[in-house]
Amino acid sequence: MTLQDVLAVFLFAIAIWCTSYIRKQHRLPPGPNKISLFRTRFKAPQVSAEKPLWKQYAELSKLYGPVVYLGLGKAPFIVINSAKSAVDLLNKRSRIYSDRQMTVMNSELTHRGQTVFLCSTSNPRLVQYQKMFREEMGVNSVHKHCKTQEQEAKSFLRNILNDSQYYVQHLKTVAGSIIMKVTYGYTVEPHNDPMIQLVRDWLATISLKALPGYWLVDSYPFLKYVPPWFPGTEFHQWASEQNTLLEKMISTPFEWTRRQMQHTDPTTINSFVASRLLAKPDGSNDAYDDVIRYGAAAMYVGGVDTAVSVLEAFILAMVLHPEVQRRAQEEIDQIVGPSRLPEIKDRPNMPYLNAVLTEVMRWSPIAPLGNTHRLTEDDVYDGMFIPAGTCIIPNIAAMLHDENRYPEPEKFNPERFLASDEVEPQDDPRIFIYGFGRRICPGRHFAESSSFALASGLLATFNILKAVDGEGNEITPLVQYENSFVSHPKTFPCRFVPKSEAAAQLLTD
Ligand code: HEM
Repeated sequence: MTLQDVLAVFLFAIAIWCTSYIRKQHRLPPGPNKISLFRTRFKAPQVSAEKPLWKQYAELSKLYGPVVYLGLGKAPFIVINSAKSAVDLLNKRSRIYSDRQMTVMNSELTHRGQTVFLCSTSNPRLVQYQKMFREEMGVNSVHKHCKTQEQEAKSFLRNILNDSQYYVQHLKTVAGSIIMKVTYGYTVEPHNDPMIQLVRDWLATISLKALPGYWLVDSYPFLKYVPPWFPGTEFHQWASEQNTLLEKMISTPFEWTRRQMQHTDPTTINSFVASRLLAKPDGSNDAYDDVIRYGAAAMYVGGVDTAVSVLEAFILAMVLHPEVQRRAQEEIDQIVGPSRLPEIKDRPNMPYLNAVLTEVMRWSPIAPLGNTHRLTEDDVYDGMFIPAGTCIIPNIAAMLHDENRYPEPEKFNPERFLASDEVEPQDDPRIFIYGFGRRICPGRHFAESSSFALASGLLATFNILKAVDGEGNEITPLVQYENSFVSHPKTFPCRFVPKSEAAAQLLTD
């Protein structure tokens, strides 16, 4: 044995000793001994139908503090319920808190691990995705999409004018149209669009079965070698369906754009996929196309449901708070005047409408539990030991309803974000709404301008009112949400009445 070998063994022993010393000195974060809240079939927390999961997690915080440990099997989970802890860990220590949980199902049996949302920090592709998104939707480039967002918003308003009963359907159509146009240059068909259907088919499979740890094979990896014909191996079938649907969703619109580029002057096709393909370096291989294909699909998956959720919550807030609606309409009338629709460039001149949209996203959290992060190295925080491999669930909704930060959190009150002589505005919730650290939502600037285009257009042209029943009584909607990953208010009826002849005329021009 050389001196170098001895030194290596010595350093290794010291490293082991240090780790076990740290473990002994610091305890794991506090948490319930037995998890009765969740059906722990394997190790992932499950969604309870009765109460939103974020509220259940927030209640745990009253007992255990802001960082709660859930000993749910081999991969421990912690839930972070306070903004301070989320910023301390997920933002300030982002280098080690930004991975995703790599399960056998995601990384070996399906290609889900290649999608942007589940891509590991150790996969070099993540950096390529992030660069691509920065170039396409970063703060300096996002304005190139404004025209598309405004045009599609106008079609949406026309649909509302013609048939407002199905406003949720119109919201889904416009959210899909904006993203498909920007991403692929593709114009969505008003009904039963085949490309949209492909995404819906795939999204329909994102149920509990997609949660890390749902399948036994995630806990016992050797099961992956059991042949598919063997009883009890439904996971093989699920994996194969996933791969088929994912491949169709990712490739079909991508190939459509590629075909368009062969038939048209490619430089006139103004879309994310076309511009990436045009910029393709000579000699690059299929891996380059793959980054574009998966990146493009992530724009749809990340951008459509969230946009629908914001607008549904906005409409609900307007129905419930006519005085807020009136004030925002007055601001729009003053800045824009009667002869045109609002444009995204008007946004900085409309502080009240901006405060309304900010409050919508605080009051009705869009992605209540964000996306789960994973810690890659042992860490100590506030005297607590957090082992490498821990999965971290940021309870964004709890942060947005923290009464110390946002007094009377259930109250819809845009004033909280407006400065006055007496009071400072409350914290901008965008520091948590879009997630954290290296994994912060790359579509956030795009989302802001889409929401503004749709919301300002609605208020410029319509009064959004309570529905009335057969006897002429107004129906006041309840503030209730579907219990899903992207949160949606439960569908409620309402009326969209054109503000004036002139306002309706703006939509027919
Ligand atoms: C109001 C609208 C939106 C909200 C509230 C929202 C929220 C979020 C949140 C909470 C995350 C998880 C971040 C984390 O892991 O910490 C996320 C990730 C992501 N979002 Fe958004 N998002 C919105 C709109 C969009 C749009 C319009 C796009 C694309 C056009 C988009 C694309 C993505 C992508 C690709 C990721 C994955 C990032 C990664 O894992 O590295 N999102 N978003």
